[in-house]
Amino acid sequence: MTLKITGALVLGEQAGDLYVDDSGVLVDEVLSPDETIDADGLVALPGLVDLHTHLREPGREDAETILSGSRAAAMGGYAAVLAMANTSPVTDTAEAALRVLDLGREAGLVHVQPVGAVTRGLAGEELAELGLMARSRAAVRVFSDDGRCVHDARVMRRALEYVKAFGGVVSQHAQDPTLAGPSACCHEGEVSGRLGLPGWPGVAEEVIVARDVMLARHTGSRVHIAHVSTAGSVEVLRWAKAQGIDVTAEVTPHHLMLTTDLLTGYDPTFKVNPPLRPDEDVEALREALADGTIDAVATDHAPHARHDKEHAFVDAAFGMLGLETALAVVRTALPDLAWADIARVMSAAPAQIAGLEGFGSLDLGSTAHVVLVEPDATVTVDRGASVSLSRNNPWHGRTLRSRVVHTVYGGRVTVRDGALA
Ligand SMILES: NC(=O)N[C@@H](CC(=O)O)C(=O)O
Ligand SMILES: [Zn+2]
Ligand SMILES: [Zn+2]
Repeated sequence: MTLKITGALVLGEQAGDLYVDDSGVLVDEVLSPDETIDADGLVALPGLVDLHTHLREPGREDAETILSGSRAAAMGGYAAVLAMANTSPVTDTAEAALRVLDLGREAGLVHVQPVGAVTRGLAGEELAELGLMARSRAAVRVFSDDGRCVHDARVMRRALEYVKAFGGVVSQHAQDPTLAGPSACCHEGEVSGRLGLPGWPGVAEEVIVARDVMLARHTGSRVHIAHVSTAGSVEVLRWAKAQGIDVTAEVTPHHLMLTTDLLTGYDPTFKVNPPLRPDEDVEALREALADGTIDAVATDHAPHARHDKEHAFVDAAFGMLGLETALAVVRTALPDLAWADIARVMSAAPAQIAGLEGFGSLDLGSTAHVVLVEPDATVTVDRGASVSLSRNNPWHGRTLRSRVVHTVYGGRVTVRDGALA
């Protein structure tokens, strides 16, 4: 099956044609293509790569499955997602990682790359089978106890030393559990005080970011900070990068746009970890993404079933959907960010951080993972239209700029005219 994409603005720059040969590779010409996509006026970017997705399978297939999450990813323009390890059972063995990989292949809509747990059962004590996961066919490179912080500094140090041997990285959910109490459910500040909700302060994140960049320096290893949410974390990252410390960081679309005042309606849709922060933090995160202090956008797509989310605010589950809306949120939050920069933060940089080869580029000879975007479309989000199994969509009713029109994964069209192919 060969493909020609005509007239796309490649990386938002000049209009050109893209050709895919029958092995799914971008080539300079195909004489009589089997399919032609008219991409006049559309921007072509390399298929997006999400460093941080919760697919819930195994264990919570009522909230999402690898198939339904892959559908949401394709609709969002993604070609690869890293599936977080906080499933049930946890992805803490090579067998568990291989199951996720193979279910992703069966779904066939995006590459599903398993993230391995740092510690057995995410308990924060003994290291999981990091080496076996890395050497398995799943070739796990990113390890995370996400949902929980690797809070024991000694365990974090050992994990960093261990992953260095095979070029792995530890992705840290930075949240000091002694500063963010067990009942903390939002940002600690003026709004939480007014609403009478127990909060956690930005410094609970910042102390872990600061500790972990020092551990990365000490071990000479590589650390990645998941879902950075505060201006203080940005300052630490800026300093650490200036020192040459091997640290990377991601920000979620929601932390680039939504603020803690949304909690005044006590709607648990807006309950997420880390919590929505004040304007000053959002502003600092936008700047940090634009200037490269934050390397990547990652969705932290966190689907939850109704019966886990529809509770009083303090009792509801943390997390919000993100895959289908990520690109439009980034475009809306940072309207001046060039498409080439969007391609960097949503595709090339995450592929590089995750060690995923064959993603993040539209160069000739690359595997054809392409997303075609209508750059100035305005779309009002309807949570009922989502292909995710969950409905905890914080963007419902909002109008966002730009729209994913077609997604091509490995030369195959997975989304055509805004619908699953
Ligand atoms: N982000 C969230 O609020 N929730 C995530 C866990 C996490 O990313 O920490 C989840 O698994 O639901
Ligand atoms: Zn997390
Ligand atoms: Zn997460």
